[in-house]
Amino acid sequence: MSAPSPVVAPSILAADFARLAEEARAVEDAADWLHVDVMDNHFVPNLTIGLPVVQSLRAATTLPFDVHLMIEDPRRWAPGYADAGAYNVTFHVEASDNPVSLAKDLRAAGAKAGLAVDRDTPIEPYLDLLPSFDTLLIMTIKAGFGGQKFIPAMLDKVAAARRHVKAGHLEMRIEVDGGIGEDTIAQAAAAGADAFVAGTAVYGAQDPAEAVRRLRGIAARAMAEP
Ligand SMILES: O=C(CO)[C@@H](O)[C@H](O)COP(=O)(O)O
Ligand SMILES: [Fe+2]
Repeated sequence: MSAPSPVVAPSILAADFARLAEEARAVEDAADWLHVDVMDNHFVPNLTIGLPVVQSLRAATTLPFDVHLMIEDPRRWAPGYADAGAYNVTFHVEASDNPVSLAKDLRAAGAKAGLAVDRDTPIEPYLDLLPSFDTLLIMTIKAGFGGQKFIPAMLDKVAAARRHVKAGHLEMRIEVDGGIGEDTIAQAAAAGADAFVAGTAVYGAQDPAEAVRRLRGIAARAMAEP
């Protein structure tokens, strides 16, 4: 069976927030998803955008939204993002007391459900939850800020998740987020990731669309290797 094609999701955290619509459209023809980081200054010590901005931005681009909620009390807010038309809504396992129930609600609201695992959280206790989810987001930095350095040790979690997904014949994406660029994406793909968030590497580039294409090319080659 041939390897699935990689998903590349530029993170608008690294874009110009005064021109979000334009910045989203700049990658529209090249990207698979648009990654939207929602932070509440409680779960992480940073504050970004919330539901009203996501609702407005939804009308500005055709790209599927990959919403990454770095917030406390995701049960209160996550379904609103599904109702706003997000393709995938990811919340953190560290912030949720009943992740499976929230995943069900997100799916019922028409979105894919994503589970995120931060830098200091082991993956093993949560592997059995994966059948309830469509995406697993493994942080390759500490959640909260863009522009941080990729942590190679996180790839052990990616590999463990990939083994579990393979053994269970689960249909889901394993996504990595943080410090992904031309120098790190191949390692992440080789470890078993098949969806790649990139903020600085895309919006810090002269030509963001070209940066996305290059990242996808590198990931696809690494994923195709036996
Ligand atoms: O969730 C986060 C940060 O917490 C990310 O999505 C960052 O936006 C990734 O940015 P880069 O590390 O690619 O600059
Ligand atoms: Fe993110």
